[in-house]
Amino acid sequence: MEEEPVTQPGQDDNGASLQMHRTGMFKSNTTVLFSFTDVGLAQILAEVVEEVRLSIDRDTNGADLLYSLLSAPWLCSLLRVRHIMASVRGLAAPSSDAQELYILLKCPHMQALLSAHDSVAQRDYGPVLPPLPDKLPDNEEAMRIVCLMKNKQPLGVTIRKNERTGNIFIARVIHGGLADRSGLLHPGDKLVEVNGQKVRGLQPERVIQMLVQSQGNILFKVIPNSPQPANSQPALYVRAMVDYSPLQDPAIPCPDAGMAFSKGDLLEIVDQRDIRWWQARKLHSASLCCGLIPSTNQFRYKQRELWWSQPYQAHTCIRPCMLYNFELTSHNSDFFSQKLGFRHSLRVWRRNSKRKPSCYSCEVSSCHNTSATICEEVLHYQRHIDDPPRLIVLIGPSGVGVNELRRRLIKINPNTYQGPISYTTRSQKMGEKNGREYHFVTKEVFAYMVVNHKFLEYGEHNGHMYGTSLDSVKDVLDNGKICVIDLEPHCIHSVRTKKLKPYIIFVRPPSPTRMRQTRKDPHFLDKDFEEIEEASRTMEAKYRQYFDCVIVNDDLQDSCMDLFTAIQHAQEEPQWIPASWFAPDHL
Ligand SMILES: Nc1ncnc2c1ncn2[C@@H]1O[C@H](COP(=O)(O)OP(=O)(O)OP(=O)(O)O)[C@@H](O)[C@H]1O
Repeated sequence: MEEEPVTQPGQDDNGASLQMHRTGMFKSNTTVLFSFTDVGLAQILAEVVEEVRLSIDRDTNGADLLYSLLSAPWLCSLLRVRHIMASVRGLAAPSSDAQELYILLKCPHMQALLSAHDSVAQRDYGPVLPPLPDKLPDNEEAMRIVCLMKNKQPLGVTIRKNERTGNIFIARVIHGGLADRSGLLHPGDKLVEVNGQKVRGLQPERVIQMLVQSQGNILFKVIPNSPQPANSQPALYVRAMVDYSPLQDPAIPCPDAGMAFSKGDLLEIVDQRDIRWWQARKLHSASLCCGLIPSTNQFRYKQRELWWSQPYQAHTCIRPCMLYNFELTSHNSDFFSQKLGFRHSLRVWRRNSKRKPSCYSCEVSSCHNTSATICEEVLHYQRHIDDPPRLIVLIGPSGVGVNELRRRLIKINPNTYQGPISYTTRSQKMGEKNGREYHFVTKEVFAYMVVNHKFLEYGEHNGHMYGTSLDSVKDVLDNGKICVIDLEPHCIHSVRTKKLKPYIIFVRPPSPTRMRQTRKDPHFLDKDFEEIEEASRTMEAKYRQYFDCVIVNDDLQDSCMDLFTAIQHAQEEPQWIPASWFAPDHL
């Protein structure tokens, strides 16, 4: 369609001029507006509106429609913005601010934002509420009517009843839920009606039922609570140390609002304002909505309750670890000399000797009762290139192949990976060199090291003591190599330090059937595979919160590759590690 020329007002008689303006605008706003120079657009628009108003007074056909269109605030705003933009563009030497503004407004994301704003602003939102009565009684409480459109997401409010007055209140608004995102319902708001039905005196369960059963829009009438202080605490990131199921927790105020989690899950705690129930969401979860979890206070309280409800048991910080007293055969003797860590040999011995355990050793680490904490604060850590490599710890049930994997890894790249040199009280054999196969020490020196907590793990074997010392591990790390050790899981605490920053890999067996097919070692008995699977399950159930990675040792080549990738990942990619490892006073 052709654009009509626009005449400046005042050139002709008033009526003719306005007529031309109107025609021009309806044909193409943009072109017309860019051609204005002297006269403000707002003034023209005002004149147009006035003209149309006069037409209405004269009962002109269609004029009322035109009037409402031209008086629309959005049109006025739009025209004003365009006018400004046109004048900015038309300036001979615009200021740098004007140029910057022009560039900003031309950005696609800014235009998209303005366009989104316009589409939202043009929409009508229902329901249309009745006008407020002119005279409100002085004692009338301000009432808020909130309409929420139910969708598949949880509404995200819990309610409580004042037993004395029968009033129903919103107890908490769950972060990320429908109510939270509406911004219209707040903790402490008094609920007066739900979908037109009065709720005072009803049981909270009944109100919840009404909410659950309602379809489409839910209309709340609430008396708003005084404004609540905003949640100013930053989010806290934690690793769950226990399994939790709200459905099995009789103390939770609303099981449906609870969030189940398992040991090892990474959680973002979004709200800690309630000292008993925190609001959290799982990291990497698709759901935005938080759930209630017990706070550390609440959890400790539950622990105490549980402790009192249980029959008395003597508690000790030393957890026995089963070591076995065997006769040394030549096969096993060789085994020790392979420097593969003493954990390995003890287990193979058990399988070979078929003897009952007859002695035990103790964990060296401090008394650390993990069951007393619900979670551990974690921070995102990216190892700096100059930081020592993280210690790699392999954990797995006896026979799963931990040592095989470790041995292969070191053999493939001895310049990068190394195991620590263990200490022993046995005598040095021909061809062995002190500090190469083992550090050979006297029983007295060994005992001194035990008393002074020098060992991460130690034990007795065939009358001789063997131990992996912290210093041997540090030696490897200080040489810039990646230290790879295997460890009994109950010794994990002895390596979880700021200095070592261990990355713990659990080696899980494949199914017993697969083990039968892949394990050619004649020492394996058929029942071993079931035992390994069972031991793996028990180990995982107890310690999985400490595992950074799990590798299933099915095909040996693939597992080696997985191990290699996991170690690279540990050293190079950002990881969640305990916040205590950042504390300056920690080891
Ligand atoms: N993926 C695999 N496929 C086939 N054989 C394997 C595999 N992994 C390990 N093996 C073999 O299984 C046997 C036991 O492995 P390994 O000694 O490494 O077990 P371990 O977990 O260290 O347990 P232990 O401490 O009791 O020795 C070895 O003969 C090893 O070669």
